[in-house]
Amino acid sequence: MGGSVVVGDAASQGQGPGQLPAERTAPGDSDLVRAARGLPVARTPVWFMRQAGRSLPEYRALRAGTAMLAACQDPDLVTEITLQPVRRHGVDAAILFSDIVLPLVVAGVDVEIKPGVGPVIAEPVRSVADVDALPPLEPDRLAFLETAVRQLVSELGPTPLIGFAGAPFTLATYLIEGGPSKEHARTKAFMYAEPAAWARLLEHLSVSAAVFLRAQVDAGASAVQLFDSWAGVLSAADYAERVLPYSRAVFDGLGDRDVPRTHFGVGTGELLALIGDAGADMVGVDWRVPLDEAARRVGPGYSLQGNLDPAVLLADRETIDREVRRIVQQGRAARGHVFNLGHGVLPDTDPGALTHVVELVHELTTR
Ligand SMILES: Cc1c2[nH]c(c1CCC(=O)O)Cc1[nH]c(c(CCC(=O)O)c1C)Cc1[nH]c(c(CCC(=O)O)c1C)Cc1[nH]c(c(CCC(=O)O)c1C)C2
Repeated sequence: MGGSVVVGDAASQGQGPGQLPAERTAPGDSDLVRAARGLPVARTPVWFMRQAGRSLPEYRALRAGTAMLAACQDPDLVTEITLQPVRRHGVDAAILFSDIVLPLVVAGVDVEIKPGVGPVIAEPVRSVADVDALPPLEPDRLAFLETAVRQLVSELGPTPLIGFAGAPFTLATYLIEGGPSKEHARTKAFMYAEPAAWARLLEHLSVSAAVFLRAQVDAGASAVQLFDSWAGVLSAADYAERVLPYSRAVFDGLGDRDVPRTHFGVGTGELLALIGDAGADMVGVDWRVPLDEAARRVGPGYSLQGNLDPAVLLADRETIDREVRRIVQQGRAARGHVFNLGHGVLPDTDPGALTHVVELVHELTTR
């Protein structure tokens, strides 16, 4: 039955529906990790991109008076905010409360996250000299991150913690544009006009992403996700030649660390055959491509994560339930399926809708 099959020996051990087999107490043997590797699971695991923050009132209360990037560097705040959605929704994984620009900030780049806007770079990268002036990320500046991850792993028990980083291309869009953008035209212009500087920039960003991921895994994260959110603006040919090698370098930088690797981007329908090729175990898919079709495009060696349209959570329960059922069904075409949204939780989302989706996915997939 595709990826969502019962653990072979669970029934013979007499466990009831909804119960995890007794021996499954290590995060490294959780349903999330197993599904990402295409191994049998007790039920389809669920988590939500941007589950921490955004729609939770307890998050807004805790964050009041603390700037986003300061919060990301406070181990106790990071721990508490990361745990909030796990407690409230019963999701099958925590994702570290951080941001893709944090490695830049820690390295000393002048970045601010403006409320309602997103990351803004004081001095955008526009030349070879700007690329060469970027400070490297020194691993010894990540002690706060290691403390947060250790605290989290001890609080989370059997629930896995997902570590993450922004992929070189998506980070490059912020550095070059100076902030969020829709078309990423300056980024593409730089990529075409300055191929040598582009290569140096993406190389620099792949090294810092790998440093950032290694710190999280070495402190105890059980899985990693590389967010190349905006890669979907590229043609397959440009992606393959000018971006993919640097994302692959990030995964390669994990060496033999034994954690499953997820690679995600938005609007990547035309890139799906390439995205897994960067060294992923699981490919994250947005809502535009049904998971059975996505399974054909990525090929047999990958699990899939996704792909409920976050906007569906703003609709009525009947619509939500219909879409969840469809995605659970289509996800069976993949060797393993982790239920998620096709992109991050929208700020207006009713937290109750998220809890409901977790319960429904578990109910539909528990054998
Ligand atoms: C809560 C939050 C975050 N980042 C930002 C916020 C809002 C700021 C606030 O609350 O003040 C600014 C913040 N940071 C960013 C944006 C997007 C801006 C844009 O549209 O370009 C915003 C508003 C940049 C960013 N940041 C991130 C991505 C990749 C995922 C995606 O595509 O959504 C990207 C592109 C990753 C990210 N960012 C964050 C997480 C936390 C863990 C989680 O619950 O998932 C993660 C995984 C946390």
